[in-house]
Amino acid sequence: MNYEEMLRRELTLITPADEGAMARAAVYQGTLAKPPGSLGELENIYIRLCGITGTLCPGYTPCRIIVLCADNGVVKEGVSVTPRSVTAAQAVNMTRHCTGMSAMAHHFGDQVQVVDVGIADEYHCPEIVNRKIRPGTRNLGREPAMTRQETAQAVWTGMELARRAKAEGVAVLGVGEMGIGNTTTSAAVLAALTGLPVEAVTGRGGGMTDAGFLRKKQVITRALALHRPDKNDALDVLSKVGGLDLAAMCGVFLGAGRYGLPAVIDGFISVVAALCAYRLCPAVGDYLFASHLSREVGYTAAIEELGLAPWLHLGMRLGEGSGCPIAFRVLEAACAAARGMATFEGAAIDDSYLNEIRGKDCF
Ligand SMILES: Cc1cc2ncn([C@H]3O[C@H](COP(=O)(O)O)[C@@H](O)[C@H]3O)c2cc1C
Ligand SMILES: O=C(O)c1cccnc1
Repeated sequence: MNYEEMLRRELTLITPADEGAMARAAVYQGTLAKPPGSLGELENIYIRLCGITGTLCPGYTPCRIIVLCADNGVVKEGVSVTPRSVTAAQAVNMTRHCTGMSAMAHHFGDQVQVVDVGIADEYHCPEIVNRKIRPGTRNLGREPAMTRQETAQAVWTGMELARRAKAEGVAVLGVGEMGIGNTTTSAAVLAALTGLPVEAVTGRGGGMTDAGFLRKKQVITRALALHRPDKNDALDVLSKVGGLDLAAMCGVFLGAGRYGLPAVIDGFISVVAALCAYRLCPAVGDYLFASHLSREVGYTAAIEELGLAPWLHLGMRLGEGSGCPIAFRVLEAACAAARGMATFEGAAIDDSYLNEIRGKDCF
């Protein structure tokens, strides 16, 4: 199968959000009994959800976090203090609701789908969905992480997971990951896509000594010089300095656009995957929602490239999809307010007093 050809065909089918539905939603927001714009970002969220779903009554449940798990060959370069085995261990733990993300998701009743797209170590856990493309990537410090075909297959796999979510009645997606070494791949991909200096986009990930941090930046710098990824070709960038987790996450975001589902971005790795999706198909930007501001250096540059701003400033830097269960509640709040509030008319409030200030800088 030529995954890239299949992928390219799907990308042509992704359309921007419905402008008409968004215009109607904005008018409706204006009729609600509140000072115009006083629900701030919640109003914009509701309007965008209407544009994605083409209705003034968008669904917000069930929510599903798709967690793409894979190992990264670059850990051989000593870019993470954490041993590779933690990828498999945490993936299993996610199915038992005892990681940061999965404990919150379980508490709130959100679905968690843990998917193996490239875990290197053995494990036994039937709850993990097996979509392994290969057991970990090659060491990008020495050779391209993946072939182009493997990369396209991983992206395709992510799109398929989004398609399945839609078919199973999921209303909102979250995109998480588990993959030791993936803050290195994410920083490399972000530097390649934006041309920003490695220094500006590389953080300490899951924790790193000063010496290890220096080595991490050197490995990324060397890999970019060695492979010369084409910044205008996100598949090239992902295949040379990315990972199976990143590529499959990118595919889930693309699938959200393709199948009309809102998709919540988590932290640093998730936002870099979203940026790859956006570069492959800018229309997908309409389907993306930021959740929290990751403390990992580089997050801000990536979210700004997407033209989004994170809602929550909680000092988090965990990954896994941990921002998603919290962000789902924000989406729900936006819908609840729009659905439940009375209009000026229904609340018996004459809104003609607003004529004096409407459209002016009075708020
Ligand atoms: C126990 C543990 C749980 C985690 N859950 C997410 N990550 C996070 O850390 C990893 C990336 O960091 P680096 O690039 O430094 O390896 C990813 O798996 C990410 O999800 C974790 C990391 C650890 C150690
Ligand atoms: O923001 C993230 O996603 C993140 C940051 C550090 C380590 N792992 C993940």
